Amino acid sequence: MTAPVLQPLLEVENLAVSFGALNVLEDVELAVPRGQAVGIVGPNGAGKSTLLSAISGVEPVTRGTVRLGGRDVTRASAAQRCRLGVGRSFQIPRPFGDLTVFENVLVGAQRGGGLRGTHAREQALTALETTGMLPVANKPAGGLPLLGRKRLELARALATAPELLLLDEIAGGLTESEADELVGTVLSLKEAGVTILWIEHVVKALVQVVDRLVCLAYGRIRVDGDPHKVLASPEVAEVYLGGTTA
Ligand SMILES: Nc1ncnc2c1ncn2[C@@H]1O[C@H](COP(=O)(O)OP(=O)(O)OP(=O)(O)O)[C@@H](O)[C@H]1O
Repeated sequence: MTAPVLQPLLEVENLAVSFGALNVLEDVELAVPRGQAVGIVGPNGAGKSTLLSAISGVEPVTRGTVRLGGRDVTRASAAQRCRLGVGRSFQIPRPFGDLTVFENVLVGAQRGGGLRGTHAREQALTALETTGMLPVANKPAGGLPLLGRKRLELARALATAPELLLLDEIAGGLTESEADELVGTVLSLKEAGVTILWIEHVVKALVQVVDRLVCLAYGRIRVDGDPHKVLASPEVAEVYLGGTTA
């Protein structure tokens, strides 16, 4: 008897995204099994954030397919995908500065996650607890330092109760100990079974979490596999021209 083949949570097939004449992504193929954490590295402008946008429904695709749990969501809106379990943090956190930290996360639970009443409040509080933001829940979001803004961005994504969490450079600009704190949080999410796709230039943070690393350059996936083997590969050295990986 053959073992059943598990359907990956995320499947990206033959994906292309163009902005006018600029082909940002071409022929991208990526399958992420449930519970796996996958890192994405690549030089500036490689198309990494655009890939997350195509998966989360923020950018329409020019060609190709995005499937979630076997369901074709290529034409689904970002809101629909969010309700199907896709949560996303953005590279530049833009909280509602006049709202409190709790209110910002509640908006994520209500508008993104489609939750109401007590359920939305409970989900928001859980997200704040997971990200260590409960002590500042009633503070205005506008006054948060960078680590606080990054944690809030993560909490807003978690407030939608994602099965697939897309993270865009959450460690950028932080000190090493601050980045380590965020790594601890992301590890706990992975241990809780959340599937993670994480773009990060801070490779040291990434390799503490991911099971697999993908290097994207010039809109195509160049290498995909064991993180340490990928980082040591000639393709990655070539992509980063100087031969360094971070
Ligand atoms: N909405 C858009 N309209 C036009 N061009 C865009 C748009 N979004 C991204 N681009 C362009 O697509 C290319 C890829 O951008 P993207 O942000 O995906 O790269 P990235 O790999 O995430 O880069 P970085 O590491 O610097 O964040 C860049 O040349 C960028 O200027």
